Amino acid sequence: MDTFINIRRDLHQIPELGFQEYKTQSYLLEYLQTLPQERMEVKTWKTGVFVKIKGLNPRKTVGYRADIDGLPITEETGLEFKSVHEGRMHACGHDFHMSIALGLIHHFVMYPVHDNLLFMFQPAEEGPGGAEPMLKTDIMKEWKPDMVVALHIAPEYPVGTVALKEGLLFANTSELFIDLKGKGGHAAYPHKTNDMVIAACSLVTQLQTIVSRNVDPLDSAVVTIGKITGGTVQNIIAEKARIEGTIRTLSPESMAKVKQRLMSIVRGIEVGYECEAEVDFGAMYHQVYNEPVLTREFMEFAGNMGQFKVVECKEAMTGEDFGYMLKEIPGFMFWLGVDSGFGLHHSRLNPDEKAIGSAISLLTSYIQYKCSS
Ligand SMILES: CC(=O)N[C@@H](CCC[C@H](N)C(=O)O)C(=O)O
Repeated sequence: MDTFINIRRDLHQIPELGFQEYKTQSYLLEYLQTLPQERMEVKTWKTGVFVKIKGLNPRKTVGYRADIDGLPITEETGLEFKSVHEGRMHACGHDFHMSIALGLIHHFVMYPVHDNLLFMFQPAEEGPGGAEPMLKTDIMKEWKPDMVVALHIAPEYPVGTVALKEGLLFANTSELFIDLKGKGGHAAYPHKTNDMVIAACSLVTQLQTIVSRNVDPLDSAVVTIGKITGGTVQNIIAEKARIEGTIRTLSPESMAKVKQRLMSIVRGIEVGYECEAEVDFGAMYHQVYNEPVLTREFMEFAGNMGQFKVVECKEAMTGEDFGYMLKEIPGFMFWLGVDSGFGLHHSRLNPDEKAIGSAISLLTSYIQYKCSS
């Protein structure tokens, strides 16, 4: 298993943002070249890679998806194999996801099962979303799997834990970008301006009332503003400000309601601060909804293996464009325990690499079970 830890470390050093995963794609293709080629077909799409392993006597195709992009974070782990790309980090475990998928490919090209396997190395999970366009490709139409599986690392669980549930696992998401334009001017003449720093501060505060006052307390939603920019220097009243965030809900219907309320608040800001506001909802991800029968079967299978603790978890407000794959193809996603003191999207995330071997062994057994009988 050292091979796949080393692969993870190599990939960890070269994180790239969505649809810019050129070095990552080359690395994956180079590794695939080292494997026996007889049963394997490889195709690329943008910066992603499809790998089909032909079964011995195929009746169906089992799909496995790994996302491949990194985040715009400056790594602070101090690891000897830390990112060599300034301001970029694999802080969401996609380096783990890829090395686990390569571990499975390595096994199944040598020990093929009855059915076909399709591995999808998907770009741009963190944004703007690669799953939905990948599903629309001719390659996908030709090789479309009958079921699909993916995992996501979970820093809060110990190694050896898998956590999932039937039905809704991850939220619906929508990015949020709001540009405000007013009238700037001299800091000493506020009465002659419409200050967009003030408008932005007021807007951010008012947006917090959507969750506290407009969403049913028994439902759940998140409106997070992760970035505010505005103005030029300390003694000029800002003509422009920009707010960037994300919305999370537990149903597509709640998403529509949250957006409707948000638009009313924005219109109020335009009137109140005599400015113009432009709202862009960016990329949206469909919820991750685990097909109940396959999910239950996997939970029992993993539990029966003996070395895994299976936790029936609650749904999370994280988003995943794997939700689009599950909308079209039955399957499930699960959390893989990696035991890190720092969470996802943190500059010190340091997952335990023992989880790589344990995931490869779990999924090898599960795929054998699904594809050999
Ligand atoms: C697992 C995970 O952390 N996924 C991301 C997906 C981001 C979607 C999009 N860019 C957004 O921010 O809405 C997450 O932040 O949950």
